Amino acid sequence: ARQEWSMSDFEIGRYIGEGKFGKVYLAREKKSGYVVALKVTYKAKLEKYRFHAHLRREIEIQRGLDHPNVLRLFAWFHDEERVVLVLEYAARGELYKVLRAAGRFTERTAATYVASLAGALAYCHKKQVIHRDIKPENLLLDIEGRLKIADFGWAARSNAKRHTLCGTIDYLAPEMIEKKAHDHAVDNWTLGILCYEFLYGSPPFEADEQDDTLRRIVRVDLTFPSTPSVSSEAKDLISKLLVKDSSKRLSLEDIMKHPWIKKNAEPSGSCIKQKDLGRVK
Ligand SMILES: CC[C@@H](NC(=O)c1cc2[nH]nc(NC(=O)c3ccc(N4CCN(C)CC4)cc3)c2s1)c1ccccc1
Repeated sequence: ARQEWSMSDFEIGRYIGEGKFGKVYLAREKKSGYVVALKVTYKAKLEKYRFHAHLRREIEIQRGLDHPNVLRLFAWFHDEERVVLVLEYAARGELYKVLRAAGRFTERTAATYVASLAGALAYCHKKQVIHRDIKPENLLLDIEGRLKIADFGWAARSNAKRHTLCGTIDYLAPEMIEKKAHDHAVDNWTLGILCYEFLYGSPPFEADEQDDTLRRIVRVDLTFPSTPSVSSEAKDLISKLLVKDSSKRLSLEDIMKHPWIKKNAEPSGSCIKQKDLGRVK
């Protein structure tokens, strides 16, 4: 039977992050000593924002997923005032902070993360799940520097319709902006955006005004700066993902077979140098 967990089963550690509807704490399960991340959402907040369905969907979607590049949801529980998700702990934190600190990634690191994402998304799509909100803020790194997709709050079963454009618009596919029915190919588009951002340090359609970004997206106004110098294979992959007609985007399987990925991606999914392994501040 499902073990009934409660807060008293855990030693609560430091606060490690937060999103719109919850805070994440480092915690250790007392009996096993297992370190986890507890994502705590206050019910009062759920009431206020009519958020139950959203959280319920996050739980049932993430609970059914088991993939090395998808952050595990081990369990969940609630008490009078909170709903708590017991999540896998990703000890190297948010990928976007590592990207900002590094400025941009090497082709080896970028290809490794794109391959990990393609593998995770292929797995999700096979389970009829579209994440729909893949962006650096939702990507975490575990102790070995392996990528983990987190926060399935906006995930949905395939061919769902979500019409609220929320958060950063840089990653939105044209069909999302034009409010057409969207399928899992939106995640393929986003993979193209992320690959570009990993290599150049910022997303391809960035502009000062939101309207300009939206215009550049729907026009697929893609340009490759001359610096930093990026291989033509990488540009080839990006150009085959940032395609307006979603049916013409490279499939996740074809991404995994692309020459740039074959040549550069680390099979282990980890790119950190051995010397860094022991050092997690
Ligand atoms: C992705 C957003 C989502 N987050 C989760 O679900 C999250 C689940 C989960 N598991 N492990 C995490 N780890 C961290 O957040 C973390 C952050 C910084 C760290 N370091 C700082 C830099 N230092 C050099 C290394 C250690 C280490 C771990 C997170 S976040 C979310 C959504 C809604 C509300 C709250 C959180």
